Amino acid sequence: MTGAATGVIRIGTRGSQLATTQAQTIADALTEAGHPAELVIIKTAGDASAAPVAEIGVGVFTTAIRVALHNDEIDVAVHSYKDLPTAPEEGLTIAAVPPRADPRDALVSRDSMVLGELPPGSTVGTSAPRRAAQLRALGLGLEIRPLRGNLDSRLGKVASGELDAVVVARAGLVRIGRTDEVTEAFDPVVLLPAPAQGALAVECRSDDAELVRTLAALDDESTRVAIDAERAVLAALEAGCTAPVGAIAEVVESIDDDGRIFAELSLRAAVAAEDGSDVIRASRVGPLDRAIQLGKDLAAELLELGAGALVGHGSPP
Ligand SMILES: NCc1[nH]cc(CCC(=O)O)c1CC(=O)O
Repeated sequence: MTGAATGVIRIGTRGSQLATTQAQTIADALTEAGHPAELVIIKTAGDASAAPVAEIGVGVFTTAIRVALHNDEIDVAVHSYKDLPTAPEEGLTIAAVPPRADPRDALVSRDSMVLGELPPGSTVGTSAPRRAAQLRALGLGLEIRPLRGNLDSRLGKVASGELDAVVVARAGLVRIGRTDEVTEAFDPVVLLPAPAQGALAVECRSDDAELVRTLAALDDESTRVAIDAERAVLAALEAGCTAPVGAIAEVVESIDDDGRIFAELSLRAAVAAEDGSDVIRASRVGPLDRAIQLGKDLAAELLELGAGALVGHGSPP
């Protein structure tokens, strides 16, 4: 199943500090469980280009890693789950979804100003259409500027004074040990995170049955059902990871008519017009074993409310 002669599990990852840190946590967990593992760095199209992700396309961070997995150059791929296209990849299985980190978006600003303290005209860097659209919709008169590159260079634009603030995934800052630079973590009511933000996907070849079983030990059921629901919204809207779609699901405790406590899945989603002129929101709660259906139902509700026009389907008849 593994690195042929040596028996060491080869884990493929991008070379950024964020990606290697994430992959190393999986390598450590496997090694600790008696399955020695090592990292193999793979260069992806997303690393080679500084163009906005919306221009270079879906899968820029993940395609090259999946090719290496298909070609048996690596045994396991560790992806930021939100970077994966929603379509399943034939021959590959997401064998584990480890416990999720904080899914919220975070503001890093000069002089530690929170969003509401940034004066109109302040420049805020983000390239995610979802973040740009939701920030514009707040009507604060902020100037949204494009932003790409690794986390370090993004944060550097605030430190150098080039931008007043940037918005990035809080989980990324936590993973690279720079949580203390977060000025504000956005409540999802203000800024709904990307589907699967803060979660990892641990993938291997479907026919590698022994490895599928080994990796399953790293799976977190609550995270998996939440991600299933969030990504079902995205898939049903036929929108990709660069679409102005936010979604977050959480396992919550509810009480039935007999006073019995049980777990349910709470799902919220939003679709925003890129210019911030409109945000359509909806939410619902449902059983854990119907996570994907919950996401589909919520997407149907969003489409009924007019979301199609905002994700580029044109207006309904
Ligand atoms: N699109 C790039 C990307 N993919 C995953 C993360 C952060 C970690 C995560 O969300 O799991 C980031 C950076 C960011 O959005 O700021």
